[in-house]
Amino acid sequence: MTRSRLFQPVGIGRLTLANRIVIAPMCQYSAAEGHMTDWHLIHLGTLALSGAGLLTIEATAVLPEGRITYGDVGLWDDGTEAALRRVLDGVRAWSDMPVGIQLAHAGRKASCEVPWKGGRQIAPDAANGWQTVAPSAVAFTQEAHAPVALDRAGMRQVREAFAASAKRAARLGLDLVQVHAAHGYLLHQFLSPLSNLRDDDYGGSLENRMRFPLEVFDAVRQAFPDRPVSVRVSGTDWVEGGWTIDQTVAFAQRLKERGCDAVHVSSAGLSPLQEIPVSPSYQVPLARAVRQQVDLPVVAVGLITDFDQAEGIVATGDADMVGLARTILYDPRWPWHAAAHLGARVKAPDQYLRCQPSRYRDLFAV
Ligand SMILES: Cc1cc2nc3c(=O)[nH]c(=O)nc-3n(C[C@H](O)[C@H](O)[C@H](O)COP(=O)(O)O)c2cc1C
Repeated sequence: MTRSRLFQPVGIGRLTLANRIVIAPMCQYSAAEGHMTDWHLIHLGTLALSGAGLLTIEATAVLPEGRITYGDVGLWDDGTEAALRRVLDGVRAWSDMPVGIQLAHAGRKASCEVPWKGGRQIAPDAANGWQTVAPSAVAFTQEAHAPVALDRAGMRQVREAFAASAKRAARLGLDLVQVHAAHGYLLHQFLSPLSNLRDDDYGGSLENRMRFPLEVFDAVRQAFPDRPVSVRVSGTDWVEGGWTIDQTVAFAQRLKERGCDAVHVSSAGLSPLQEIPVSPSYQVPLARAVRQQVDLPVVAVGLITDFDQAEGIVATGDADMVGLARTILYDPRWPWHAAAHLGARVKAPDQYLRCQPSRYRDLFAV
């Protein structure tokens, strides 16, 4: 029996993960009008054989205008649901890894070209561009779109869209829904005093800025009743006068009271003025602060690349789980290699078990 904490099971609500390695959501910008494509089958299928404890599907737009780019995945109608089902059926036929989905709305950071073309926003009057929305008519940068401030009817539409997508996620049998309230997208725009300048019940005090994200959470929680709902938060804006870790802790506490099952602590994305001290584990202190003050399972993420580093994060209690993004793109067998390094075992597909040379068999839980 391994002493590795990383390879011990962990609970998120009623869901039990076989280990504490979580695959973070990663946009692939490869959807066609919101529909998943064969790329998603190959990409998610590869990750579903990795031995991680949970696979999280990329930021999935709840409305077409909530997409970052034209190539974002959506879950807003029967067609996008059917495309997602086709991919999920393929993945689930060969893997029993739990699969979650991140539901998102990009707000003022929507309507962009694909990142490898520079990520510039596409003007509403150009082909494939659309009008963006936000809590206030405050652009991300001087060159960026001028968003329209959401009125109450617009906010209701967004909230109902989150709920409708969550209902579709339940129908698809997804194991977890993650609400995207990080990285400067719409819900984070409501949270941060830098992007939320409203003078109604939804702006000003912390209580008011949290109101809409919490209402969206409640709607998702209600639409996805039997399985876990988590929230991804930015632990700081890394800018003077922006969203802070203390506010993140207060938000996480409120989420817990409303039935949230886990918090995934990332950071930034709200302001172009951010100064981020990027280094290995640089966001772990944010996760630790939430975990120490709020009784919820916490995921830490960001430049976690090394097996002992990951083991240390969960063994010391800084976080309950580690999230991997670029790390697992680079090495989709990272959990296997971590298990070998830490003297633990991972689940491998029967097909690989049957044909592995015997020296590898000991690695796998049969
Ligand atoms: C290609 C790519 C796409 C991403 N897409 C998303 C996304 O859809 N939703 C999200 O919350 N974060 C997204 N992220 C951020 C990652 O989930 C993660 O927080 C970040 O990359 C840090 O982890 P890493 O150092 O292991 O890459 C993305 C990152 C990459 C590299």
